[in-house]
Amino acid sequence: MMKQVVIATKNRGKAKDFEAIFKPLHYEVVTMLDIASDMEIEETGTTFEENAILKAEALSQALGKLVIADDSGLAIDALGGEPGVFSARYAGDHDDEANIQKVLEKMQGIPDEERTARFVCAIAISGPNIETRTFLGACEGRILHKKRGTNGFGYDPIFYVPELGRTMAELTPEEKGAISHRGNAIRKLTEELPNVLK
Ligand SMILES: O=P(O)(O)OP(=O)(O)OP(=O)(O)OC[C@H]1O[C@@H](n2cnc3c(O)ncnc32)[C@H](O)[C@@H]1O
Ligand SMILES: [Mg+2]
Repeated sequence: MMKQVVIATKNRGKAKDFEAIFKPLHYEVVTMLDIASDMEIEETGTTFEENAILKAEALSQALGKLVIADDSGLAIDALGGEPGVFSARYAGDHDDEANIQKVLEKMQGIPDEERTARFVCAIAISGPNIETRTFLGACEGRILHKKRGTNGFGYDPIFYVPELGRTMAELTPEEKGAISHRGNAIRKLTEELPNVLK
């Protein structure tokens, strides 16, 4: 039987990202879309870490199992770090297209060299017999003036990765995982896993 990793997310795009990262490690990814789809976890924290902990602990307590959660978002320098922890609902609904349009409108007239931004991801791990821990990952890039690419989710089509000369939405899931905020946070977690689980 394949080992499973439970992720406290209902975001299909994130679930795919996690699959690309965990498949090579021989884990099957299970999310709240598969189990606990009726469970709502309020994200009342003011930081990515706080929200990741809320999600991981709520699902872990409900299932009595080890759970990983991800709270993440886009921080744009020219917008004072917005949309930040409000990334999912920046334009009101949980609507990727509307969120992108809001960012592009707010950034009209801002020159390329001032369009720096980063994706940030806090991963929390919680379980019946461990102390909850968090791991942070980031990925630096620039906000384009219009969308490029169709892979990924969220703000990926307007997030340009200078080192690769492509947007996040022009990367395969594996390429994204190798450089993304999510991949970087997960790599920190897996390095620490022996200490987390002891
Ligand atoms: O809370 P869960 O159920 O995990 O799903 P969510 O979409 O609400 O997730 P968050 O609360 O962490 O909000 C993260 C938002 O930040 C954006 N985001 C995070 N990671 C991203 C990525 O890798 N690519 C593009 N956008 C991303 C995207 O808009 C997400 O909806
Ligand atoms: Mg959320």
